[in-house]
Amino acid sequence: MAVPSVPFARMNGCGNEILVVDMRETTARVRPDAAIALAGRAETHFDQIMAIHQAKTPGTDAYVRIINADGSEAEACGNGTRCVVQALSAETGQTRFTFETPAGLLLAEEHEDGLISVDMGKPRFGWQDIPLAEEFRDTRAIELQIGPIDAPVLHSPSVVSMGNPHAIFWVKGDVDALALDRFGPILENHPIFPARANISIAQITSPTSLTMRTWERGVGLTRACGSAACAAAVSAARTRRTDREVAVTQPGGKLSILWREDEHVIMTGPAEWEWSGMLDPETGNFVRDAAEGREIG
Ligand SMILES: N[C@H](CCC[C@H](N)C(=O)O)C(=O)O
Repeated sequence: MAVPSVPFARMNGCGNEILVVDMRETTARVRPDAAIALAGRAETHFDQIMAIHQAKTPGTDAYVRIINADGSEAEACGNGTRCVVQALSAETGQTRFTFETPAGLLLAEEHEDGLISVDMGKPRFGWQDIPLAEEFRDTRAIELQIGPIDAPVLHSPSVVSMGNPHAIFWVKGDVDALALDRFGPILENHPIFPARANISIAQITSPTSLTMRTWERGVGLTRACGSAACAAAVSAARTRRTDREVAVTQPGGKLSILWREDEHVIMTGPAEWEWSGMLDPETGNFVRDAAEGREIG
């Protein structure tokens, strides 16, 4: 049996369950089978693995791969990025980071109060960018509905790419009243989304706030999703439902989202360390550290 060989930390960002895996000392990768095995155990159950690799490009601090609970890869993970920042700043004291991901560069900063901001880049609204399977000129509301044809339960979502694909359905009432566990899988895998999609329902609560829940692509229901919070805030501002700075409430906590005039989306929120250990990236075998140390390195 392979020996657990790389350090990891179990963390969360607003309740989004994250494993930060330190792959800087190895050329191996976290295998999809290892991810699925880790996701299947209660102790290590996670929404995303953030695998930190040696930087590939000068001027960047690390190369980060994002792996969903089903072993698939995601282009963005806001909550996980804050966890990576906290793990690395605890190790070195550095507070500003530039990460490279398969989807591009991410700039992040830890503030004095411990909150962390991530520049999630610019949203993309073109139907090919999201991507959608067919042309929609206006992605503020696309033709898509679920439920009885004459009385749909959810319809006309705003769609946007935050690096990864998102659909936001606007609802008038309580987001907890809808069976997202039932509609989520159908919408995630709907043929209109050739790369699947993260599915959220959002209720506007004021010109500066909204409440939402997310069914994540490759994961399922989560307690929070940073890129979905950005997607909802941007879509709310774009459809004149809110201002460009929005407080987003999810089951696991609050994020503040600012859609700057230069189009960049800045997400600010907490990250929390839970425990650490060693794992084998090939199999997912792991051991917990006996003493609860703070660093992952
Ligand atoms: N939890 C993440 C998003 C994961 C998105 C992933 N499920 C995908 O396949 O795009 C976040 O905080 O942004």
